[in-house]
Amino acid sequence: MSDTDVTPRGRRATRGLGARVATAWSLAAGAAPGTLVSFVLLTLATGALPVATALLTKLVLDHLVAGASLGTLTGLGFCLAAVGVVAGAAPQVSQYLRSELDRRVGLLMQDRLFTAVDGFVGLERFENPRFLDRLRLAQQTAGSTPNETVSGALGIVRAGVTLTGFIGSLLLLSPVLTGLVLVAGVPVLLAEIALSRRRARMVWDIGPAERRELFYNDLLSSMEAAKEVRLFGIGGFLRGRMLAERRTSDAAKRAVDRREVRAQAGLGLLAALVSGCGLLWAVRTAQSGALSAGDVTMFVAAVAGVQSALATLAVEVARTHQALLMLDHYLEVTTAGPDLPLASAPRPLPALSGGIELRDVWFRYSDAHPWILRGVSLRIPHGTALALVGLNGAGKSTLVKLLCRFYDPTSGAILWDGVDLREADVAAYRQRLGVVFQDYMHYDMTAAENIALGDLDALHHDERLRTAAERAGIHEKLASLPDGYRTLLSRIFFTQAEGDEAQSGVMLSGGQWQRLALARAFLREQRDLMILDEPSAGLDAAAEYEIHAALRGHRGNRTSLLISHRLSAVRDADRIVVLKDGLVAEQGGHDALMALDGEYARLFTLQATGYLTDTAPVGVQPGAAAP
Ligand SMILES: Nc1ncnc2c1ncn2[C@@H]1O[C@H](COP(=O)(O)OP(=O)(O)OP(=O)(O)O)[C@@H](O)[C@H]1O
Repeated sequence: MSDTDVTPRGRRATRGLGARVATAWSLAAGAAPGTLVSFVLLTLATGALPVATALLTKLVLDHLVAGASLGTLTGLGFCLAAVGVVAGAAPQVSQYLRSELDRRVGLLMQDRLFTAVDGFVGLERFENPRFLDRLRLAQQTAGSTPNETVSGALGIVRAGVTLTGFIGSLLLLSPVLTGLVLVAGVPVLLAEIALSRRRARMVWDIGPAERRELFYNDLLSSMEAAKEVRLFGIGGFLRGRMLAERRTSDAAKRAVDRREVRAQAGLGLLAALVSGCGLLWAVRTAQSGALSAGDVTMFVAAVAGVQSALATLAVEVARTHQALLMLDHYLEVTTAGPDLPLASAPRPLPALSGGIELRDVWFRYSDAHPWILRGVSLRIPHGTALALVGLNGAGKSTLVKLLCRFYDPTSGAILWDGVDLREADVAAYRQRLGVVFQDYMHYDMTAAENIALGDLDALHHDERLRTAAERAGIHEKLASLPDGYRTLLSRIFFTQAEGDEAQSGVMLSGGQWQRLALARAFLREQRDLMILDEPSAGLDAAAEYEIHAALRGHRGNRTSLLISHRLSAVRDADRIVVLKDGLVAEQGGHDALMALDGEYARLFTLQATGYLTDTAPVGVQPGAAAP
């Protein structure tokens, strides 16, 4: 994990303001150029409306007092009304354009964000809390930040146009007061910028609490957790924790809100003082005849206009500033670069012919974690079936993750026909693997999709899906479902069959899901290396026998790695490797290892005893116990 991934937002500005502004605008221009141009033009036009209204009002009043002709007055009144009509319609059109821009930019950014996330080839970033905080903020940001920036910038321009117009009018009446009003606006601007910085910092600080709140929220509303939550009666406990996290983030938000209220109240008082003085001056000057009634109206409108434009300007500057600070989270994720070193000129990886070698592999998940593998050296010759056994936590699944290149060895190397995995293209390498993970996925999709995810080319090839399902012993079950292979395997979504009443899908049993995961792997059986991490843990004894027979029968001369705690399932492997204390403790065929009378023989005998007697053998480790 690079340092940029974990640097708290606000401590270090990773990009210049100008670069962020340019990115925001180019995102908006790339997503919806036409909408952006319309939005910009309309916003600029509406900026001039208050000034036009004030000027026209002054003219009407002055012409009225001077006794102008009906035609002139009607013309002016007409213009005033027209400006009013435009002012009335502009907010709605502007709101629509803004929403449209939001949608289009949101879509583009979401696409780019998840393309970047999908591009992380390893797992480490998904285990880094700081990165996950950043990713969540990037997801939030993706919907709105460029538009906040665009609207903010336009708001600044619009406020600037209004301000310039009113300043012009005010300058004619009193340059001193104009300066005073403008100077009074400076603290507003500075305070708003400081507040926006504080708010962006607060959003980063409360990220972990908000993510924990979401976690408890999910536990309380997800199907997976519903059974335990109800059985153990822990709903109140989890709710309490969720609310505590919420209170923590609310407290931080409240503190910033209060600071904002205090600052704005003080600045409002200052503005009121300045405009009060100005009004007194205007009234006295009008009394002496130096100002007309129209001038006084114009003056009052101009002071209020300048102050409100200044306040708007400050708010828009702050909003844009905060949006740009938030954009950093998105940019950090989308420009984070690879999480594992990628070969600049990947070496081609032909089909396995020699074998896979782990050469003195040491591994720990991070510097803060203990060593899991401490110099594992192991060869898996092409065409052999290798079984990996060991107690819980011995590092078997870790070794599988290294073989999939989700992590790189901390030291040592994994070689595929002599090519270091780090020198090959990750995606091309993974094309050569078929894997059933211990914690395989249940996808809330149709049965066909659940299998086809193993190889999307098979999505519309029913025959391939059926063959894989038959081999995993799940075909008959899937065929008997209400909609066959097209049945939705979910109770959290409705099926989307056209013209039908919405119907909820069906659920499979644990063992049936496991067979489905196997079918997914069987779809990739032509791959060079088949890895099965506890493929039969959830199966009944008959099913387990059947699956292992199928695995043996279809293995051909392909290479396979099987992990299982049921030692009866691994005894037929060409070679059995016992992993212990991060090292290969023993290896060989079943008979040789039994003759060795070491760890394997001990575990095997324990399990065999468990099968043959009614009482469980003493000292059986949970991971080694027979079912
Ligand atoms: N993502 C991770 N981050 C940190 N430590 C981990 C991670 N995954 C596993 N570990 C640790 O690595 C050790 C080995 O875990 P691993 O899952 O490889 O064991 P295993 O041999 O597959 O165990 P089991 O038989 O229980 O499946 C364990 O002590 C575990 O706590």
